Formats: sequence, C-alpha cells, structure tokens
Amino acid sequence: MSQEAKSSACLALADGSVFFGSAFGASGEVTGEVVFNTSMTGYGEILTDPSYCGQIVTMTYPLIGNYGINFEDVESKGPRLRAFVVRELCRAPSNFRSELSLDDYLRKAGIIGLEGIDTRSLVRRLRSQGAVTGVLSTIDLDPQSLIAKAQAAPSIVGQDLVQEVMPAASFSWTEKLGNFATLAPQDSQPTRYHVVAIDYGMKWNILRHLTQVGCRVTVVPGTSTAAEILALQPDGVFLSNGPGDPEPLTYAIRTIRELLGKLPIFGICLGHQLLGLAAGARTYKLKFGHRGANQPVMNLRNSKVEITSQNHGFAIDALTLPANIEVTHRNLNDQTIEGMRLTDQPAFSVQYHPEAAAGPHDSAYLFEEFCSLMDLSAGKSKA
Ligand SMILES: NC(=O)CC[C@H](N)C(=O)O
Repeated sequence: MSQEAKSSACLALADGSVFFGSAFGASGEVTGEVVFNTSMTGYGEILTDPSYCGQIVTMTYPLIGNYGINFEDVESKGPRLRAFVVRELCRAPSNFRSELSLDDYLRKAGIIGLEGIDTRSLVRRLRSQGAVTGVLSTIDLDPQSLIAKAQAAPSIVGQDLVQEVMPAASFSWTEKLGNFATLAPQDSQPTRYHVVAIDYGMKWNILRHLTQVGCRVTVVPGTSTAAEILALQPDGVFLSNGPGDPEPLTYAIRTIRELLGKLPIFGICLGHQLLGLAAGARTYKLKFGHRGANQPVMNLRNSKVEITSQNHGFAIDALTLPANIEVTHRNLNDQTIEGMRLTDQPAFSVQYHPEAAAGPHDSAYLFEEFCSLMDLSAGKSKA
C-alpha cells in the first residue's frame, strides 16, 4: 500500500510541497504559517504560548510526547496554535507529573496533529525558502486541492492576531514561580511595585517572574488605552509577547507612544517590536524566524553570552533606529537586534524570552532590571 493510501492526514505548502502522514489529536482542516522550533523539550509550553496563534508548528526534535502533558507547565488557558507536526509521537508517556497524553490533550483542545512525515525535509525547505503558508487536513487528502487552498490563504503579514488571544477583561495575577525556578522561591521579594501588564497574548511565566521579584500585577487587554492604564496608577508598564505581525497593531503602538516618558516600560518579544515601532523604528519579517531554546545572544554591556529561549518571526530593522534607541543585545547567529533601550526615557525591551518556559534561565536578571528602573523613577518623582 502506498504512503498516500495509508495516510490519514496531509500537509500541503503554498510552494507545492506535500507531506502525507498520520493524524493525531483532533480531525479537520486548518491553514497557517508553517514554522519550526528546535527545542528538544518544552512542547507543553510551546503548545500553550499564544504567540503561535495562526501558525502550524513543526518540532525538529524527532520524539515528542514522551513525558506527557501536565497542567502546571502551561503558558495560557490552552493551545492557541493551528496545528502541531512531529516526526514520531509518543503515545505512552512516562512521567509522574503527566496528567494525559499529547494525543488526548490535542484532541480535547481541538488541535490537529500530524506525525510520521520527514520533518527534516520540511524544515530544510523552510530554512532554504522561508516560512510559508500551509494547509493541514484530515478530510481532504487531494494534494492539488490542498496546494490551491494554501496558495489562496492570507499571509500572516498584516494580520492582527492579538484580538484572537488577548483576555476579554482585566485581571490580577498572584502566582509566583514554581519549584524549578532559578530565582529562589523562598526568597521572593515582598510586593514593591504595581505593574500593569498589557496582554497581547502573554505567556504566564512572565507574570510568575514579575510576581516573584515583588510586583503586584494587573493584566489588561492588549487594546487598552493609555488613559485606562494610567488610571490604574501603575509604577511601571509591561508590554507582553503575542502573535502575528506587529505593524498592523496601530492601537497598541498609539497607547505605547502616549505612555512613553510617563513611567517605566519593559517589553518582551512582540512588546519589544511594538516599543520600537512606537519610538519610530520599523520592523521586518525574518526568513524563517528564531524558534528554539538555545539561541546565543550577546549582552553588549557586559559582553556576556546568554543562551536564550526564542519564538519570533519579525524583528526590528537596525537601519531604521532613531537616535534615542541604543542596541543592548544582539543575536550571535545572525546579528539581529535582540535588545534595546531608549536613552532619553525609562524604557527597554528584549526580542527573546527571559522567562524561559521552556528554556534557559540566563536572562532572568532582566526582571530585576525592570524593578531597578521603577526604583529610579520613583526616586526621581519623590525628589
Ligand atoms: N513571541 C512573540 O511575541 C512573537 C512576536 C511576533 N509575533 C513575531 O513573530 O515576531
């Protein structure tokens, strides 16, 4: 029997390439930008990172699912990606913390999974030709039909995907880091600051880190205005990660522009890109993005190399930086901007994920740096 004949799912890319495999999780048909993540572990955090909304995520590590799924290591209410592609699915997880298998988890969440394809071939294609739109289907296995659907589907460029994942209303966050944190949980700081976190699709471990270093956090929807945020009387504002292209998020850029200079600002990933746009820089789309847990980043202020967790397909264009933006971190793989600060206002950001979840904890110091910025601003305002 041919590969196609025994397949139960098909992934077709807009460039005409087709991959037949076996379906797991839910059934149906989805469209999304096909990207890859090179992390060996952390699939529970990857699945629940709202930044993957609109994307079909391929894991390069060949065996996925072997430690199951638990509901402690999640970064949002549930999976937000369009579909999940792996080489080999483990259907019999072995882990005392596992609450259900990856197959059952995705089925309950309505997410389609595809296993048994040559993920190396798919990733080599994405690396050489760039991320591309794809269609994954368990109901239409006709390659030409699926290729046509992929070619007709809208690109992720220009889409506002934040509206799909941001919270409908504000809420308070109190949970600190778990027992696996490098910041000693028992030494967590007493509450020192009130931070308003603008949620564009926020990873919960960012909130756990902010709470751990002594922040009382009010989370507000990504569409909140500067007036609504200032009315909460924060000591600082945090700009979260999130999905899609930063450029069409004009409401967010306007809010940040109105907040600049009024109080300390710290941004991560999408928040970093939005801060750059608000300050006058431009963003652009990377060929295939940075998604993994071992991206080397140089901290230009102390020349230390941080191994970082990353998930982004856009970046700030170094050729468009205004005079008041200083680059503080660079990616050692491709020299792209990984961190910046404004020289004339209390605002800084990083493109990568210092909260890890999953990945290295090298960059947790940035949450303390945000507290120092709030201390500095508080000192100035009392002076
Ligand atoms: N994790 C993020 O915040 C991603 C930012 C943006 N959506 C990008 O892909 O570059």
